[in-house]
Amino acid sequence: MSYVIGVDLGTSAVKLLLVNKSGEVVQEVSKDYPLIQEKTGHSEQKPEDWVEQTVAGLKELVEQFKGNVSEIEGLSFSGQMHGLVLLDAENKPLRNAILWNDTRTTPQCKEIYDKVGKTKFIDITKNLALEGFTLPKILWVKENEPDLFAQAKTFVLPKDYVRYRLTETLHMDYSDAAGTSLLDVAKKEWSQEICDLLDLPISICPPLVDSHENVGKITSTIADQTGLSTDTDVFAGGADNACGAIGSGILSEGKTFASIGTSGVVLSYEPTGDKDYQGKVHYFNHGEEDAYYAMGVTLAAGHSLNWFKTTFASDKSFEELLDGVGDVPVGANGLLFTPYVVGERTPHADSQIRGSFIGMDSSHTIKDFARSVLEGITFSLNESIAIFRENGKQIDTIYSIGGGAKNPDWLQMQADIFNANIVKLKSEQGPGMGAAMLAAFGSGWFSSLKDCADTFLEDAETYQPISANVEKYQQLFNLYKNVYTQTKELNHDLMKFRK
Ligand SMILES: Nc1ncnc2c1ncn2[C@@H]1O[C@H](COP(=O)(O)OP(=O)(O)O)[C@@H](O)[C@H]1O
Ligand SMILES: O=C(CO)[C@@H](O)[C@H](O)COP(=O)(O)O
Repeated sequence: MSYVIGVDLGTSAVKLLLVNKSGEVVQEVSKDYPLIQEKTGHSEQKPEDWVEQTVAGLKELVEQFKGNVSEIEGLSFSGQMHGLVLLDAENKPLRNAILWNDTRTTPQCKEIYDKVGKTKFIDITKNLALEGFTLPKILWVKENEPDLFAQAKTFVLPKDYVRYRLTETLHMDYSDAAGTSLLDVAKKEWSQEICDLLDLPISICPPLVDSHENVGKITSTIADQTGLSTDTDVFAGGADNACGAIGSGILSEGKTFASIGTSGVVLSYEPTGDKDYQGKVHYFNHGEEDAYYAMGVTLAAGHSLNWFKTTFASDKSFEELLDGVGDVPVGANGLLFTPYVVGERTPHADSQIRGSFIGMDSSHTIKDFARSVLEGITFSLNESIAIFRENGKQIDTIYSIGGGAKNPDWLQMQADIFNANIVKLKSEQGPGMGAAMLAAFGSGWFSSLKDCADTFLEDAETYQPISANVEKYQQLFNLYKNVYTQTKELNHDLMKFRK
C-alpha cells in the first residue's frame, strides 16, 4: 500500500494525517504550540515552535506506522494564511511571526490606500487592504523596527517556512501568495506596481509555484529526525482555506463550505479570476491550478467559543460545555452574542469592534450563554452567505468542516440559520485532507484533484433546515445585524482603556 501525509499547520496546533490510496485516514497526530499575545491586537508565534512540533509529529506518525516507511511516498501542507515570517540572508527568521489575527496595522492599511489608491489596489489584489493580510505587516516592521527590516532578504508564510526547513528550498504557492496583498491575483504574478508605490524591493517576494508542484525531497537531517525515507517527495501545498476547499470537494461552481476553526470561513468556488465582489468578500487563487474562490471571514469563530470556555468553564471539555445546548430554545432565551472578541473582517472590516452579550437576564444559565455563543458565531458566518446570495450565488447545500463540525446541535443550528442543507463529510479534517490530496495528485495517483476527491471524499450525514427554526432565526438575524451599528461607537471609545 502507498501513503501520503497531509500536514495542517493551524493556529492552535499542527495536525498530521497519514492517508492511504483509498483516502482513509489511517493515523492522526496533533501537536500544539502557544499563541503570544503581549498587547491587545497583537498575535504572534515562534516559527521554531512550528518546526519542532511538525518534526515531532512526523516522528510520532512514523513510530506508530505498521508498514514499510518507503511506502510513505510524499507529503504536502496546508497552512494558516497571511502570517509574516521575515527572513535574513541566511533564511533565518528575524523576529516572531506576526499572524493573520494580529490587527496592529490599521495605519499601514491607510498608507496602502493613500499610496496605491483603493480602486487600483482592489483591481490588482482583488481584496481590501486588511490588517490581517501580510503586506501591512511588512510595512509595520519597516516603520517600527527599521534596523531589523534592513536585514530582511525575503519573506514567506508559515507553512512555507516549515517546508523550507524540511527541504531547504524556498517557495510560496499561488493560493497563499494571494493572501499577501502583493500578488496580482488574476495574472498570477507579484505586483511590481504595488512594490514600487510602497517602496519595497520585489526581490523580497519568494518564487511562486502551484500547490501540487513537487519542490524537492526531505533532507537527510529531517529523515534522521523523523524516520521518514530520504525519498519522500514534498509538494508545495496551499493556504488552509484553499486546502479546506480541496479536502471538502469544493472543486466546481456552486460548491460552498462553512468552516469553524479558530476563524470562521464561508467559501465558494469561482472558475475565473474576474468576478467583482467590490472587495466585500476575499477573492483568492484556489489550490487547484488556475481556479479561484471567494470567501467571507469571521475573525473569531472557534476562538470565541474557546475564549468563553477558558474564561467561564475552564474545567470542562467542549463536549461537557455544549452538552444540553440543543435543549435550549432557538434564541437562547433572549440572549444575543456578537463574536467580535478580536475585531471582525466580513462584513465589517473593523479591528476595534469588540463582542457583546445583549439581553442578559438573571434567569440565564451557562447553557443559555453557550448556545448564544454558537448562534452568534453562526450569525456572523451567515452575513457572508448573505453577501454571496445578494451577488447571485445559489447556496442550498453547504459542507461543514473544522472543529465546529464535531457538534451535532451546532450542525443543526447551521442548517437552520443558513437555511441550507448542511453536509458533514466522513472526515471533517478539510485542510489536512486537502494537503494529503495535493500530495496524492502530485505523486501521480490521480489525473486531477476532482478524480482524487471522487475516491477520497464521502458524505457522512446531512442536516436539513427545520422551517419553524428558520423563521425564528430570520427575525433574530435581523436583530443580530443591528448590534454592530449600535455598539460600534461605544467600542471605539473603549479602545483607550484596553491593555
Ligand atoms: N467538540 C467540539 N464541539 C464544538 N466545537 C469544537 C469542539 N472541539 C473543538 N471545537 C472548536 O473548534 C475549534 C478548533 O477547530 P480547528 O478546525 O481544529 O481549528 P484550527 O485549525 O484553527 O486550529 C476550537 O477553537 C473550538 O472552538
Ligand atoms: O485569516 C484567515 C483567512 O483569511 C484564516 O482562515 C487563517 O488562515 C487561519 O485559519 P484557522 O487557524 O482558523 O484555520
